[in-house]
Amino acid sequence: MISVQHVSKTFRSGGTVTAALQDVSLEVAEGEIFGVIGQSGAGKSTLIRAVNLLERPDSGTVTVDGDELTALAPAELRRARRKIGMVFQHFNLLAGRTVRGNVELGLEIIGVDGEQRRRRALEILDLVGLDDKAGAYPAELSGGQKQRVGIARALAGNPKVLLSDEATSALDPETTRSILDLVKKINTDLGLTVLLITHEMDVVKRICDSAALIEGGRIVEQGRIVSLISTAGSRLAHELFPLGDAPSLPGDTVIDITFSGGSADRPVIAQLARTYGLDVSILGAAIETIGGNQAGRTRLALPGSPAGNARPIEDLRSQGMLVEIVGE
Ligand SMILES: Nc1ncnc2c1ncn2[C@@H]1O[C@H](COP(=O)(O)OP(=O)(O)OP(=O)(O)O)[C@@H](O)[C@H]1O
Repeated sequence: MISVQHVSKTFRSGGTVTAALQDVSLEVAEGEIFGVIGQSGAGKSTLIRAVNLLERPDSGTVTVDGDELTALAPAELRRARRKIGMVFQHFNLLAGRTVRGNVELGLEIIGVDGEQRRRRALEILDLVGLDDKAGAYPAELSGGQKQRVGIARALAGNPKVLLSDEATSALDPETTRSILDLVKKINTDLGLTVLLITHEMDVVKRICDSAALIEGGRIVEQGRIVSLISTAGSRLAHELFPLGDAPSLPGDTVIDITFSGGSADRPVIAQLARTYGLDVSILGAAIETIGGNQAGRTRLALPGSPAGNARPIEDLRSQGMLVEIVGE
């Protein structure tokens, strides 16, 4: 649904040259929620703004729902952009317009008639749980309610794609969860494809099907979360299940076992201890529900060297678990 291919963008201001995006490629499948995570200055905003050409790349192509935006003339680009809704960190609502007026804005610009606009705005406000606030002004709303208006405004024109630029960064944790749940509901109910940027792993954990890690303007890793979890050395997987640095335990083998799907429910550690007569110590564990499934990472110390523990480690791997030796 969204294809970004070899996109680069360099800013020049004063004597400073910043390569904000360097040969970035991303594929977002129809109907998925794709999260781009990175630290401040990594290039997230530039990337999401490049997807609807608010920021035109210096090179590379951006295709959304079959339209290669980077190849379109201005009038065609305006039409193609109607398939893309966007929500912003600071909501960007017009203070002088009511909630309904804000939601109707995009429809007004493209010439939808008054009654139709009103009906559509009320329908969408109902969807985001704000039907009782249609006549209120932004100043009378909480942050979470303002973001619901932002989402309603983005959805009013029936887009196929929703871009979310740090939509929950200005909200407290509980409101963040409710907004993320709303984004998930919209994704499920309307089949909307969502591309979001965030600096918070919790956002990725809660709603994303796929994720990419961006650093210094480059994508260093991307994929479906379920695949990343079982990829040895995946940095995203490590950040999803943080266990910290592995301790050095002379005489022991320290392993991280990543569980996902069915293996999360099996008494793996007890079995290991029983089958091999091992005195297993649990050093840490991080368990999450990702995409509705339990997944996680457990750090264990097994007595003896890695060579001496080859059989139990192989046994775990043959059961479909990812086992990484992280210390000895
Ligand atoms: N209009 C601009 N002019 C000059 N430099 C810019 C411009 N926009 C972004 N940059 C620079 O490009 C780099 C990437 O910025 P960007 O805003 O995309 O990062 P980000 O990951 O979204 O960061 P944050 O999370 O802090 O918003 C930064 O070094 C930034 O200073």
